[in-house]
Amino acid sequence: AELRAPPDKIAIIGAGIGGTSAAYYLRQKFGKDVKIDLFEREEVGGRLATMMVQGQDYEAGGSVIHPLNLHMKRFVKDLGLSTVQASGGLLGIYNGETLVFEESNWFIINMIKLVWRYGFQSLRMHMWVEDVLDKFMRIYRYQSHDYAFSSVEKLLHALGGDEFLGMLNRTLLETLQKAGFSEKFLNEMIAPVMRVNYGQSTDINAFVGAVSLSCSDSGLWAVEGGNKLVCSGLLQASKSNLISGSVMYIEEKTKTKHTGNPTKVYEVVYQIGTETRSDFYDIVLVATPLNRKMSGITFLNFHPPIEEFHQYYQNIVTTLVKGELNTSIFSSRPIDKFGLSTVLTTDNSDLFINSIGIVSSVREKENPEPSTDGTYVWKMFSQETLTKAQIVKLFLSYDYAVKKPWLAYPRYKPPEKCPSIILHDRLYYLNGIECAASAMEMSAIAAHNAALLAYHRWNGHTDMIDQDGLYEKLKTEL
Ligand SMILES: Cc1cc2nc3c(=O)[nH]c(=O)nc-3n(C[C@H](O)[C@H](O)[C@H](O)COP(=O)(O)OP(=O)(O)OC[C@H]3O[C@@H](n4cnc5c(N)ncnc54)[C@H](O)[C@@H]3O)c2cc1C
Ligand SMILES: CC(C)=CCC/C(C)=C/CC/C(C)=C/CSC[C@H](N)C(=O)O
Repeated sequence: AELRAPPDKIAIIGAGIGGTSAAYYLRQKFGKDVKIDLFEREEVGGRLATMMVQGQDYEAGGSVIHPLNLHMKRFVKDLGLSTVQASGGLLGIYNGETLVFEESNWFIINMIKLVWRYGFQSLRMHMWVEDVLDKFMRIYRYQSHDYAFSSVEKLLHALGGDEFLGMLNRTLLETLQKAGFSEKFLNEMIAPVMRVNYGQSTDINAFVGAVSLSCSDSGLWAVEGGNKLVCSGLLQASKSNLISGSVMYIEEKTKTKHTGNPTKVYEVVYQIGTETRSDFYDIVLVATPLNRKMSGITFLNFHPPIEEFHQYYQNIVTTLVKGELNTSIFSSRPIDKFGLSTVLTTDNSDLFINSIGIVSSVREKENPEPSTDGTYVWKMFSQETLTKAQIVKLFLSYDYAVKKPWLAYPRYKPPEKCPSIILHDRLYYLNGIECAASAMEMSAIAAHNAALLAYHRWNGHTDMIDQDGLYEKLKTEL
């Protein structure tokens, strides 16, 4: 098909994994001449960030990546970064009174323990997740053939039809209950995984539930040096221009360009310190949740098809403590026989943490090493900021604690209606995909999709957008 002259300038708002991967894919599609400005008001990386404990950096936000997250894998390879295995170790589940499940060092013992307590439900759960992932993986094929979708719903429908899309409208609880899983298994095995990963209950939508359960697969990994290195790497590789400022307004205007023709452009008004500046762009991508507390962007002279406060984000606090855990809270066993490196919790309102686990610094290749005094660094997730009294309760002694509060991911409440990707003629929104599931890979998928969508709409390639029957159509193509 014939191509129109490429746009002069593109703006991306937000330099997290979504914004930086969008820069990378926009550069691939539109070529070397388009100027790409990437606005970031805080740090490059966004929700990928590290916190320092006694001279070592630890992941404070997005930390683990699934072995089948192909965009993240590709970025790491293309950028020449190295990977580390996400820390393993033994896991226990605490219900506020006792450990209802404890992993053993022996695979066979674990199998016997699981079958004894839950029958074959653990195996069936893995099969259910695998089935969802199988369909999910179709997106890579569609994107490698350059197909794009104009809504999150159309994208999910293309992966697995009505049934797959329907996962957004059902809770994980009702889906797994219908599939015959027992209350005991749901409370003791599934709920703790939802608490550690999304700080929520099994009332989240079934798709994000499956994404969360996929974190129990083996082979999870992270980027050596910190996951945020992917963002700075993509920014550099895409030859984009970072503007360290906060975008306040986006307004559509008509401008006479060098060709002499009046053209519709977006004026992006931003603040650097106390100074207000503005610039004009042919295409704008918003790569931050459009939520007043998280981005504060106002649209002038047009109303994007999106509610202003459409989605609440969950408060989660990451706390890192270097110290000696008070294992007697969880188990009557002597401290040197405790052996667990992660404790997840069941849904119990008396508990003030969602999870606690030993973590490796971003530089450690192998399992976490204790420091010379024998203590480890522990990571806790909680809904509220932990008080000193709560930390003292959890640790016999500690010498350092750091906390970071997040508006972490959407508060899931199916049925979910995802916000539009197309906010206006040439204005695109990436983070609507988080209403299906929030994860690094989801933002990268949204970024690739938005870059393809912007490219096809710019060139009038309507046949590459929202195609039906893609799975069947591509089955026979290499
Ligand atoms: C505690 C925690 C643990 C997590 N764990 C995992 C995990 O293990 N694995 C996983 O895959 N995912 C995990 N996630 C989710 C994952 O981190 C996010 O889904 C992903 O990082 C979102 O990336 P993003 O680029 O879409 O958004 P963000 O990272 O939020 O990026 C948006 C950027 O836009 C900037 N911005 C906002 N408004 C403006 C403005 N007006 N002007 C300029 N800049 C602006 C922000 O400062 C921010 O940097 C976790 C998240 C949290 C919080
Ligand atoms: C998108 C697909 C198919 C898979 C992504 C799976 C994945 C890695 C999801 C992450 C979910 C999430 C928000 C986890 C937060 S906590 C992570 C970890 N347990 C920690 O302790 O930091």
